[in-house]
Amino acid sequence: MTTILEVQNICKQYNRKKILENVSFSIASNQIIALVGKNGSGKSTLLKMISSFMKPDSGSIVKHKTSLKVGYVPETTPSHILFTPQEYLYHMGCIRGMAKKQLLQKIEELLEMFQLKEEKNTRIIHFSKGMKQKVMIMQAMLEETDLLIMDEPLSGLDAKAQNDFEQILARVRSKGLSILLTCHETKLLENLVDSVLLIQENTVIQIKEFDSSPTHRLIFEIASLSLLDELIPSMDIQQKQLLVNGHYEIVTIVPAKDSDQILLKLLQQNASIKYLATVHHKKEQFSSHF
Ligand SMILES: Nc1ncnc2c1ncn2[C@@H]1O[C@H](COP(=O)(O)OP(=O)(O)OP(=O)(O)O)[C@@H](O)[C@H]1O
Repeated sequence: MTTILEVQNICKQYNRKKILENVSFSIASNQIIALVGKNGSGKSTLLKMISSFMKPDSGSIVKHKTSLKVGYVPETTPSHILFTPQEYLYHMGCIRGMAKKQLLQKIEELLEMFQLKEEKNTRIIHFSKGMKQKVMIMQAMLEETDLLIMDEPLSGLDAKAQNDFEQILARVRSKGLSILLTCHETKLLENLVDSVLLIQENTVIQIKEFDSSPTHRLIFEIASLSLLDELIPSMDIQQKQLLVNGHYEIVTIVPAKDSDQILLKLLQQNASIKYLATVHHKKEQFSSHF
């Protein structure tokens, strides 16, 4: 994973009221990140700064490539858009100075991707909330986009629209984009999100990071901890227990791709393997948090 954007020590106040203080984190390519926190904790403020609609009082937002393109999807959709999606997107593209041919081609691509081809001539005013939201995401993706910022994209969506939205997010990520969104619905988090950032006491802490690569839980018994020195860098040791026989029982998580090599080395150190199974990351880790 490559870092595409870094938030470095950002501070922000409104009327001398401290909202964010020394906020730092990074966004990697092809990741969905959820930003959570209480009402009024500063989520929208942070999204606006990353989208360059607002400046921090201090600190910086560093883009790791100069051409990094951030698309912003607002929380509310204008309620009375008299255009069809085709007309609206064309209009938005023209405002941004896109070439006509390229714009029309992109609109076709997006209508296909968001399954709105049949409705391309229906006025947006007649759309459901979920469909309006699709159009808002499409406008943010008109130009080549690396990072999509979405403020409360699930608010007001019914269960079916939420489910459709999950599929849209997965489709957007499969095109190589990263997504930073604010949300309250843990159901969505559980299914899709790679990383969760929490705003608490004016700062941001990372409460979960999911490595999508498969891992194994491995439990083994070994005579001495010093025999593990060479293996420790490739292990996430979760528990060590001294047994009555003077040996240690170790519970660890290891990358699945390294399992065979680790097992071989453990057997060479006369370790006894007690358990090995695949870890189903997302559900397992989330259940302990939400
Ligand atoms: N332009 C502004 N001027 C003064 N205060 C503001 C301004 N914008 C936001 N605030 C205040 O800053 C705090 C953070 O607001 P923000 O909208 O970023 O929070 P949030 O976490 O997105 O909230 P919510 O979950 O309710 O949408 C709130 O107390 C809000 O009232």
